[in-house]
Amino acid sequence: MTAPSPGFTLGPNSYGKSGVRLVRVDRDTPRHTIRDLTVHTALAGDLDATHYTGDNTGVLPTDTQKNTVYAFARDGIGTLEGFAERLARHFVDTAPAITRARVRIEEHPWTRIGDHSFASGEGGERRTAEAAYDGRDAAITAGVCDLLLLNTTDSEFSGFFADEYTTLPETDDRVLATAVTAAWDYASAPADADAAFGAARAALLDAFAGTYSLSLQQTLYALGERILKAVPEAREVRLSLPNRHHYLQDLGRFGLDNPGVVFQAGDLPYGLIEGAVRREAP
Ligand SMILES: O=c1[nH]c(=O)c2[nH]c(=O)[nH]c2[nH]1
Repeated sequence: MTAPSPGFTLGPNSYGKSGVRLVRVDRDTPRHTIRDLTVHTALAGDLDATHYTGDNTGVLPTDTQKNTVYAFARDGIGTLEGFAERLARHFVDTAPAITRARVRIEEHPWTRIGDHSFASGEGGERRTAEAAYDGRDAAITAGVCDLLLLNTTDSEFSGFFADEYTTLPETDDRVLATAVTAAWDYASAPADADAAFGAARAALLDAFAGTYSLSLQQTLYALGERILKAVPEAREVRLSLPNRHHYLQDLGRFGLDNPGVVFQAGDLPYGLIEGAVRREAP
């Protein structure tokens, strides 16, 4: 199908339902469990017609995509990665015009406070998973977002390039805080996705706590490398680390010293350190 006007053409496109909020209660025993997910779907394929002429023959409505998420949850969710993959495969394998599907999920944590009672861990860390399926291969990514970490010491930042606009003092002891977003691609599916996730998360925490940091960039590399070492199936880790600056307050104005005790937690702007760590081909 050609574009209505010569000289123009449709570029890359996808469509889906973002922010499908799904809560599933398992009430098979008196001790209930809940899963609280936000699911995002994105489909692509032979969709020129709807863009050029509004012929929707190939369009699986985003409303149907949302309904499918709820219907698939009826029989259980299982691992986040598995749920994302089941949905992605379904969209491509059943809708004739759809050739690629990407399903991204975040899980919102709840802490048990009783057999059927839970307290929200909202506002902090979420586990994430993504499946991208093209009718042949399913690429699976696992991760975390907004995992808040802080070291009160063992962090320096000095020796940086300075020009006429540089005012930042060098420091040999600072608070290092960040909200980790990390995603790792699997070259092959781990036998137990939950165990692999647990190993990756533990390695990440261990690396953050155990690395004497000369820059957040160095910490980023250490986190990525430790995840790859802990999870043999992981091929690449992408990390996004906002530098949650903590500014030492000058208490001299009040006749007080401040030996690294009182800080202002910074907001905006913040440094954003991003990068990927890859396993090299043997
Ligand atoms: O770890 C850091 N990396 C930087 O690139 C940077 N830049 C900055 O102002 N503070 C920091 N800290």
